[in-house]
Amino acid sequence: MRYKLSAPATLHTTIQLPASKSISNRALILHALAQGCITPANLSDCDDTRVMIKALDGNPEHIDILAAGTAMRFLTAYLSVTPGTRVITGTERMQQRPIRILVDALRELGAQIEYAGKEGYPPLRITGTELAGEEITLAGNVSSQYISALLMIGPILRNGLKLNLTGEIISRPYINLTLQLMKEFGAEAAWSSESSITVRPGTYKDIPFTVESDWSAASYWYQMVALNCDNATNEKETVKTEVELSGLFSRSYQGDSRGAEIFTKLGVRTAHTDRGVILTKMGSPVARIKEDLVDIPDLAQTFVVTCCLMNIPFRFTGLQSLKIKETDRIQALITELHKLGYVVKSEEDSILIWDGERCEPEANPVIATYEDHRMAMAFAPAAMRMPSLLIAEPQVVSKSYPGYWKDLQQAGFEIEIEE
Ligand SMILES: O=C(O)C1=C[C@@H](OP(=O)(O)O)[C@@H](O)[C@H](O)C1
Ligand SMILES: C=C(OP(=O)(O)O)C(=O)O
Repeated sequence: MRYKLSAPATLHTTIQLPASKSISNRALILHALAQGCITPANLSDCDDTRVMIKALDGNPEHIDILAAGTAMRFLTAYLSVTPGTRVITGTERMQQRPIRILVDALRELGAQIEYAGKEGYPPLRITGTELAGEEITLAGNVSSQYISALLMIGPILRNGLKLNLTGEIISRPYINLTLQLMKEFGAEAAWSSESSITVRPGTYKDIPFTVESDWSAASYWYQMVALNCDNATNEKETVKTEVELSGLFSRSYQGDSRGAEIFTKLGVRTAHTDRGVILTKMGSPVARIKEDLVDIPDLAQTFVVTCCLMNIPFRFTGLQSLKIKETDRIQALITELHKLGYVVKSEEDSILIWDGERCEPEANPVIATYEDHRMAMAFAPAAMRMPSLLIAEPQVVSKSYPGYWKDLQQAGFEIEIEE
């Protein structure tokens, strides 16, 4: 199946964003470790959170987390300290996403984990046992999810846990998000140096907790505002581009809230209200842009697609984790942007560059999505500049934002289904 998209001339809408899957999945693990009775409120209804809820409910022996990286990594640590033997698996792609660094770290703490398929990758057979906390060293430059997974079980280890991280630490705001939520659930955990974290032994509290809206999902609305060529910019016009996103907070612990600051360079103003944010267009965008995205890898597709379509040459660094996400996002971006007439290049598997080079665009491009929700969501706003854009396998958005297409329709997009 594919969707043919036609964008509205002007955007003027209010969107209730989905809840953050990163916060939902942390809150569910912390709630389970607290043996809590107060279920976290406003949990995401996305696939990645549904699989987490299912895995934690009723003690299943076989757990399939589909494509959810957070669920795979967080549950691997959680099951290592939870009595019983279980097999945890996921999609074909999940079976290609590495997990050895986390498994080695847990084994060093005494965990009983076997590879049920290929060494170094899911599926895993895990027998829960009591782990003795101690000091361990692991790579911080592959996925922060390994670190978050270990941190969350830290307080229930006999002696707590000290993690020493080697290499350049990627996705650091996600580690800080974990530490913040752990503190809210009553744990004592903090950075003890630039590259080490100490977690004291203790117990988690059962607390009422409400999940915030998702700043990563917000980025596609920023993108639409940036790309919208609305002509109503003079004072006489009444309808100007304005998108209100509810449930977002300026002091969010979600690292992707930094997207708002980068979007000011692309001509989008953010006004904070007590309900969320209001996005409007402002000034002229920059002529070219350079950003290190190592803290916010999930926004790479958003910025790469936006800048090409706005004709803003770019150099985005810090993208070393993109190759092991839902797909190889470096390659996927290069291939799909080529269809639209943009020659994007990569360097050292961690940098994406566009110097303005163009190629002949395909007459009727169909954007392939590679089972990656963010390919679909980041390319859909391109319909604002490319009439009748086609997005293949649009249902992939359910991984983090099941209501995405409905929200686009609410904003005035027309969607034609082609089988
Ligand atoms: O901890 C989290 O919630 C996440 C961490 C990031 O992964 P990496 O740490 O693997 O970059 C991010 O890409 C993912 O979508 C969510
Ligand atoms: C990388 C992502 O998710 P995960 O690693 O949790 O599967 C994402 O949502 O962009």
